[in-house]
Amino acid sequence: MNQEQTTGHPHIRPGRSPLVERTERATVGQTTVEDPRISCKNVAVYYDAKKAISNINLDIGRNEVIAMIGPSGCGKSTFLRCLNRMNDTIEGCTVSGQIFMDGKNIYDSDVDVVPLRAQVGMVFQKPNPFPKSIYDNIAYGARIHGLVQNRDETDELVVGSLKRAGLWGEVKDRLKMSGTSLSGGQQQRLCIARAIAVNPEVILMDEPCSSLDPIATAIIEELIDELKQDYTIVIVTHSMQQASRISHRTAYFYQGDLVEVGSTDQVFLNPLHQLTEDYITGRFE
Ligand SMILES: Nc1ncnc2c1ncn2[C@@H]1O[C@H](COP(=O)(O)OP(=O)(O)OP(=O)(O)O)[C@@H](O)[C@H]1O
Repeated sequence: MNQEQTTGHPHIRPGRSPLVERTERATVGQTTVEDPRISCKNVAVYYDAKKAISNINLDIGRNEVIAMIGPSGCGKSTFLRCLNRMNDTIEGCTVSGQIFMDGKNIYDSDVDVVPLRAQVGMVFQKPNPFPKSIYDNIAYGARIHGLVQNRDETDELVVGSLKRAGLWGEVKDRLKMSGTSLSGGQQQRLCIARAIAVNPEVILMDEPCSSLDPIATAIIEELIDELKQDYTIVIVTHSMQQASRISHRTAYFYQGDLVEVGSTDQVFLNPLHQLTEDYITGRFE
């Protein structure tokens, strides 16, 4: 008996009941959540005439850690950059659809991207501290956003953000040293502290551990576990082990489609879609 006969759909594994009527490559699984922090409706991105992602419908919950996985070039980073309009900075890039945060479409023409990018902070693959002191790496954004009025308030914010990012103990005696003098793992925590300092609601992380050793990676993963109490975290990772260690839900992208999303346990242990199973069992890259 072939799969089509047992499931009515060529890509749904036999014995799994599809949750909705699907056409090929429509997303399967749990795309909606109650009271979402972010709600994406029909999001598509083109680089000039080339489609990078399309038809992405996905809710992201409050205090949720959601992992984006999938083979290279499938559109994970492109999707991530939609969430704080970083794609706006790429020439030739066009985004369509709607992304609601707390009921407001962030693509509405009256949205100011400067506060949006503080509200939705981003941590990149390669740590990118400013070539400034450790102190100023944190203080800079807070001053620009008018979050601190005087030196005492700035000191308090710098100390609090470094503590929150688990870096205070290691840098408290060298706040005047350049952020770039820290180790890679420390630099990445400095970048997380910098994002936290401007009061985000959401933190986007694009492969934040890919340049780090296993010990620095474990420290960042512990940090993510603590930060989820206060923030929504969307993380792109190439490591399925990392996704399964840290995330509540996992979204699997393939060739620009969001193929499947569900609880991380379900996606890894009981994938609904054949393409997801092929990926997590290593049948293709
Ligand atoms: N700035 C850009 N200009 C043109 N095309 C781009 C740009 N950025 C990404 N793309 C294309 O969009 C598609 C999705 O790329 P994206 O970087 O989002 O994938 P990804 O899943 O994050 O890949 P990786 O895991 O390798 O980082 C790819 O075909 C890529 O070549």
